[in-house]
Amino acid sequence: MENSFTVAICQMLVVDDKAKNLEKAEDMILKAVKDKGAKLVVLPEMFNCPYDNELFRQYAEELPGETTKMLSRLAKELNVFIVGGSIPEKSGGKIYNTSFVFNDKGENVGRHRKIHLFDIDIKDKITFKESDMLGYGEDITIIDTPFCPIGVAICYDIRFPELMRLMALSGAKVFIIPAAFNMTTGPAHWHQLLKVRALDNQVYVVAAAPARNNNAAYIAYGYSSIVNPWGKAIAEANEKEDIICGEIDLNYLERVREELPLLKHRRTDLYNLEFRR
Ligand SMILES: NC(=O)CCC(=O)C(=O)O
Repeated sequence: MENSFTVAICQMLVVDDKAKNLEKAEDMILKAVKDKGAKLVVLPEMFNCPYDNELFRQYAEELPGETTKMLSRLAKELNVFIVGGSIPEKSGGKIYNTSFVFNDKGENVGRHRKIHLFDIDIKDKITFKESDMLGYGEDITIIDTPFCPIGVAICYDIRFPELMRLMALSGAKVFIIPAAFNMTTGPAHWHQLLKVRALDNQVYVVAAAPARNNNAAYIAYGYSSIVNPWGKAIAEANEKEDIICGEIDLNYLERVREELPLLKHRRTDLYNLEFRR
């Protein structure tokens, strides 16, 4: 296991044209690796498709599809791990919001289908009902990498502390969160959620958002961030397209856990959390 490695987030502008989104993703992944030395590259939620129920079916792919083939090829050519944000995945007649993970040989080593679907109705602000179009994921996703185990969850999933805690208790040291918060909940909750999940679980949180597209039906907030186990944002984008990088230092993570042993101090004689399957 390596004790420190560079992670990059490609905060790309997603447009209503799959080919252009794939071109942009490829270009940014290349830059993240060649210019910034990233060993693990992360893309945003729905990076090949506007975040729009009306478009998910049209953009959806069965596996292997053009998007996953591209991610696999790049991971192999560049010798890096890629967490491919998420895409609309077509499977068994349903569409899922799915993140595919590729290792440095281009092999698909993980898949997370969003577990908690984003069904909200904030009066006069934002209404969205993912469950009208998307199926529910059924698995908690922890992936072994040569760096450390990583937990993958998508956007709204981060609001559920039980899920995050189970990922930490299963050994995940880094939470990768492809996401697309919006202009109502983003300014209100995004930064706090990333920090509190990192603090609670004493992990790195790597949260990848798309750049803000003011022409889109759903306007994403942006502000991709990497937060360390002390709750400090070590890299943060603004609303514009950008590649941000941070060092995941597992020695530092262990130091935080030794000095402030939260995970050891849990009173599991009084309460417990368990996987149901
Ligand atoms: N794509 C999403 O899941 C959006 C989640 C979000 O904005 C939130 O407030 O939660």
